Amino acid sequence: MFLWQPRLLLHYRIQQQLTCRCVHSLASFQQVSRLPERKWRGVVFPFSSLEGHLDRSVDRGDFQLFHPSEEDLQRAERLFTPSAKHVILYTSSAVRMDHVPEIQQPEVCFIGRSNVGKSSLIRSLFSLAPEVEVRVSKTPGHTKKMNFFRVGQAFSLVDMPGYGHKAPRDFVDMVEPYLQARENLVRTFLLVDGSVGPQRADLVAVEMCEEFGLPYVMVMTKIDKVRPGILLPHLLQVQNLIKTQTKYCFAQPFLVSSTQFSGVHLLRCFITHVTGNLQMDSTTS
Ligand SMILES: Nc1nc2c(ncn2[C@@H]2O[C@H](COP(=O)(O)OP(=O)(O)OP(=O)(O)O)[C@@H](O)[C@H]2O)c(=O)[nH]1
Ligand SMILES: [Mg+2]
Repeated sequence: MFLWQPRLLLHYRIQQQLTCRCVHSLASFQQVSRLPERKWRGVVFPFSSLEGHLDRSVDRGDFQLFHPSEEDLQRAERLFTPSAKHVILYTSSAVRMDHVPEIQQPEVCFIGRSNVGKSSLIRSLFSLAPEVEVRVSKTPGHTKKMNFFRVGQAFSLVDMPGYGHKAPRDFVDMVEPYLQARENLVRTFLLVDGSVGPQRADLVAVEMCEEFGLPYVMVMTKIDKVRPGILLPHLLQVQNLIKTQTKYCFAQPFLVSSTQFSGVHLLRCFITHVTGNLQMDSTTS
């Protein structure tokens, strides 16, 4: 027994290291808000870091329509923090509409080209619940099913297979029927890769959302990968697209980096708001 104890301890430590997914220091708004003001504003409101590079003629209003207070951001953080009474978990996967779970709560879903960063963004949204497993991969076409997650009794969230790479059939067969028929779907998040800007397949997705009359939001991902000089023209392209070709898209494009947590706290707060879980102080939408 005596001989085994150190080995057991070692085994236990190795197991712990394998199972423990540590929470990133920037994952929590509470932690981020302790940073110097300029730094935390840059993480929470990524547009603030770009603003200085913008031409004076560009209207900044559209980029800051949803501008929650610190209290709102803290409220949203509580919703994304699990507890014994508020469980956050993966519930099920579906490949057909008759397999999707019946849920009364509001639902949000994430769509976009394969590899744009949908699963990574969902993983970072759920980073305060590290036991929730969201699989990501650098190989496009990784997510093959509609994956459902539940956030307590508040709302559910769906990670979708991507379009544009090897998986057009999956998208047509499962995602389009879902988007058309899902009654509790309150907002669709259409992700566009910020490092390359909107592509042909993204324009097709915009047309589809318009045709279905879906309330949706455009989110630019991977903003850590490019300099402001590259990101800004892509952002302006998206803003122009929203202004000139959409009726159902929210006027403000969101900016996120799942690796640096930029824009993730703001998006948590927006999701909290659109699912009816935020009594707002000073926000508009
Ligand atoms: N630098 C950087 N890389 C990112 C970011 N988000 C995702 N990635 C990388 O992009 C690749 C694809 O990420 P996923 O989250 O699996 O993309 P997806 O949209 O879910 O892809 P499919 O499931 O194939 O449709 C992975 O290698 C990620 O690490 C980001 O914000 N910054
Ligand atoms: Mg995925």
